Amino acid sequence: MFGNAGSDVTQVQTSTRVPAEAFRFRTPTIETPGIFVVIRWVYRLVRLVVLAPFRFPVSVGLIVSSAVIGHTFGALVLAIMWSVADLGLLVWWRRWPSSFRRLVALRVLAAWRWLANYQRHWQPVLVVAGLAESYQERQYLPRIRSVRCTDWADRVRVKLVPGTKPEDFQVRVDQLAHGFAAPSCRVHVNGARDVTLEFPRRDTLAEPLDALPVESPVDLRAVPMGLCEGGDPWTLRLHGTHVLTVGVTGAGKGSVIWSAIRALTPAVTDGSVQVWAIDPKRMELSYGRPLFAHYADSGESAVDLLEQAVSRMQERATRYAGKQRTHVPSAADPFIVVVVDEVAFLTAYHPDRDVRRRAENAIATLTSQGRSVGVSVLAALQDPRKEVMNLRNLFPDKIALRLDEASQVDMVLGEGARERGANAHLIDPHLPGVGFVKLEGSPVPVRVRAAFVSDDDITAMAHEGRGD
Ligand SMILES: Nc1ncnc2c1ncn2[C@@H]1O[C@H](COP(=O)(O)OP(=O)(O)OP(=O)(O)O)[C@@H](O)[C@H]1O
Repeated sequence: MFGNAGSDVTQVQTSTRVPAEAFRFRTPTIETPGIFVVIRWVYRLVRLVVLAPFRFPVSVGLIVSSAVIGHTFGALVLAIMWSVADLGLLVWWRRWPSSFRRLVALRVLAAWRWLANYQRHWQPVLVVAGLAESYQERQYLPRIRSVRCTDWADRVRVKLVPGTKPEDFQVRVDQLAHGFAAPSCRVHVNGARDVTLEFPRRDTLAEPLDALPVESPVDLRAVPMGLCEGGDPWTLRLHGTHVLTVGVTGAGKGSVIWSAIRALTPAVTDGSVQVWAIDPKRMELSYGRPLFAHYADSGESAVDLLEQAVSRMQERATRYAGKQRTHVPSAADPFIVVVVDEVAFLTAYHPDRDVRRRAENAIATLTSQGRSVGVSVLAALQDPRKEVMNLRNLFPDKIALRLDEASQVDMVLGEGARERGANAHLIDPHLPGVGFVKLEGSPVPVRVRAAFVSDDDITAMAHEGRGD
């Protein structure tokens, strides 16, 4: 049984000395006496029971009152009371669905999501993602303060472990999104040691948006463009800034440009705004030609247009010098928006070096000096790399539609944008017009969708802009 003459296995006598065997030091294991384990469990149970009425007042109230009624009046009375309550909820849901949703459905959903998703997976996800801290062999986890549900997302408010920072979460949004089975995750900082993790449950931007109604008078600091993921309108500032929209071919740059032009139509009609358009592809902007004060579709004419805008800008600057510090749009001094579709055609792809140089100089002059005298540039670009467009930093506001590579996200939206959840390289190709922007006052990029302005809409706008 033990010996096997034919076997290849070498049997080593236990008494044989193993040469050069290394010493191994093991940390001594001291087993916790069972009584301490039991005490800890009892303590946890008591704490849960004592804190439950404060943490879940409605649920605890319902359970306790049901038990009291059932015990005092019997099961039949309890069943009748519950049926009446259910009927009341049904009537509430049918008659006042939005208040029912806000006050009942979303709260119940939040409790369920807290229990079934976040509380259940919190420790493993955070430990594996590297968000648990260890100190003197104890593990410290950030704590869930609350879970709230909106129509489209779960908002998990978290108390950070002292000594950690919100960026620790921001750089792990991918792990958190996958860990809690959400399509994405964004981190909002509320205050000291207080962050909110936003996990979308569905894509509110999945359906295309029709062209938005045109508002008059036009607010040049908040031009309606489309919708933010959270349901708020997406507005874009045009006066006093320059905007660069970047996206691969078919990403929907046209819808961004046309949504902006559409919103300007009443001001174009009354003469307080002029749109100067450069359309190298001759497909995108030519449809709305009557709306434009100037239009160019070749390299030379585009450069002439840009240099004319520079002269107009400089003339204004000379006139304003010492008298006026800001521009107020009027028919005499209209706000000029220079729209450039595929700006790289002028700055990188045009075969004539002189055209490229002049275009680059003119765009650099307009973007660096035009803000305060009422000249803005709204440009579209496919490839954001420096070799193609080294002027992108002169555009204070940028929009990242679908991009080719992850590395391009930070090129467009600034360092750290991708870490904060702006996954523009992962935008579904079937969602043109979807992109990420940074709104004023917040470093967290917001997912948006531009409204789609159809050819018919453009024709109608062109009639209106011409005053037909
Ligand atoms: N906001 C939008 N909503 C729905 N569909 C859109 C939207 N924007 C664009 N599309 C659709 O996607 C197609 C491509 O859009 P668009 O031409 O604007 O892309 P682009 O980024 O300008 O591409 P290119 O650089 O090749 O011109 C359009 O023909 C249109 O059908």
